[in-house]
Amino acid sequence: MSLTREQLAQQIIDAGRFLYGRGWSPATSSNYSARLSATEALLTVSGKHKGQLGIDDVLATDMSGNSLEPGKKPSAETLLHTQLYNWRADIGAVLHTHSVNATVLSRLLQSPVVTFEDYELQKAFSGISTHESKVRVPIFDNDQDIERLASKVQPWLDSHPDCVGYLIRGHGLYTWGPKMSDALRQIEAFEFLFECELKMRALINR
Ligand SMILES: CSC[C@@H](O)[C@@H](O)C(=O)COP(=O)(O)O
Ligand SMILES: [Zn+2]
Repeated sequence: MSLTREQLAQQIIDAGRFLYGRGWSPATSSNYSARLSATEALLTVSGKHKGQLGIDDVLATDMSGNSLEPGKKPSAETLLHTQLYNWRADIGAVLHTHSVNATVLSRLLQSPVVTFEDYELQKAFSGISTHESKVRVPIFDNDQDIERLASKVQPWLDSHPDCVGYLIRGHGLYTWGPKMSDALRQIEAFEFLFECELKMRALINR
């Protein structure tokens, strides 16, 4: 049974409180969304503190990222959400966060991809059933031109239909899932892996 707009808005508000509480969505950073229907998404408005979202701090957009609610300004990164809903029909929620570990790891690595392997926690990602699998996470250079950034992301998505998330260098993480709870689980798993990688690299380089 599909959820109402009010229920999806409440999930977005609750996600913001949780992610802000964990330190992964500081200040007005981050944006969150849920699929309303095949043709519409519910997104956070731009510039709000994500730990203090209210019921009016979300708006509906079409799947091209156009606001359907005049007077409300959609997230500056709306296109990165609608791109994902257009990419895969099974995606029901998208979360973007700005954690310290995502920011530091993506700046530390010069490579275009970070690969996680031999971590049991990889199994928290959809489609992964063993630590022996490789989870490849692309790192795209940051860009204030979101349309141009989306055009860099699209070829990766097209050639990696099982992609579970991506990093934007010095900026943050995007991940998703069929439900908000799936996207939240993947955020937690990514944060665990980012922290492990940073600790491993610090110890190896001592
Ligand atoms: C506080 S700077 C972060 C923004 O530039 C952006 O990256 C972000 O995540 C939030 O933008 P928003 O327009 O509120 O959705
Ligand atoms: Zn951002």
